[in-house]
Amino acid sequence: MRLRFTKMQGAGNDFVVLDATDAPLALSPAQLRRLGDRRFGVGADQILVVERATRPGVDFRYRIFNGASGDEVEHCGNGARCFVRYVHERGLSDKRSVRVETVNNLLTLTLRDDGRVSVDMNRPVFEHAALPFVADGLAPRPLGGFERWPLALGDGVVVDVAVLSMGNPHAVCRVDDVARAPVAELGPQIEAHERFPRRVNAGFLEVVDRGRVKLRVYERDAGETLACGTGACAAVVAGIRLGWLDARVEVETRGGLLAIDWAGADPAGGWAPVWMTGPAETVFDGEITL
Ligand SMILES: N[C@H](CCC[C@H](N)C(=O)O)C(=O)O
Repeated sequence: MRLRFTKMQGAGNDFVVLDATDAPLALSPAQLRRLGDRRFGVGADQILVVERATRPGVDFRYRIFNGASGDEVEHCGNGARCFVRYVHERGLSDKRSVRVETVNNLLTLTLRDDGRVSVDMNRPVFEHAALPFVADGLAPRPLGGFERWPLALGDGVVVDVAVLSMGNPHAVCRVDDVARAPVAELGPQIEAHERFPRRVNAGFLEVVDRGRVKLRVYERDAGETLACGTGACAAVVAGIRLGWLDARVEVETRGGLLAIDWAGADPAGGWAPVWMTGPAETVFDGEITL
């Protein structure tokens, strides 16, 4: 199969983007892994597939596959920014704001005049079943009206994590110096911890001040990426609920800067949506034979 693709990146989180708006694309996990493979294929953290929407009032369907496993996942924030850049550059839409549906979410993606992209990432979900996270037998460590959960790792290490879903599962721990955090050692242990039956994205958060953080994320099925959009949202939401952060936070990732806004409780009830703003660039177009 000859396949045209576009390579894109958002804050260094990189993607192979495929246009399936004219005809459905049914790629096998092995073909998806080939696209994600940095030696035997194109190389990308995730593969994004653009499809026509399945319901009224929505412009496109947005499917995401982790490049290392070929498994489909629920959400990709950096990918969402690239998604709207892609549909604009390919003339699939002339709207500056598009609404896209994912397996479990509805997002609004907006091209800004300053060249960045803003995404309404929808509302965070704190119910443990949404991740899922199994807290049985754990005593939470409450802080600021939220809680952290002591996760027992190897060699007697216990890490306090805040857990929440942005459509995909996140566990966030605070560190003093993100550059020296043992992400390679602790990331895989948190990602695959038995209390996360569908595994989890592990965020390592350094609070610089109430409006600025540094973040590294060991992503589920991808390892450490240069940036994780849903991870940045999850880290800021956790930091706000734990009392460490204000409503607007600049997130420094190894691949670039993301701006996250979250008002917390929604006056109309429930939680407000999370807004993320950041870069989205096309790197090159190509063809590959799978
Ligand atoms: N590895 C993630 C999906 C990609 C998320 C990340 N690239 C983002 O920008 O949100 C997961 O398995 O949930």
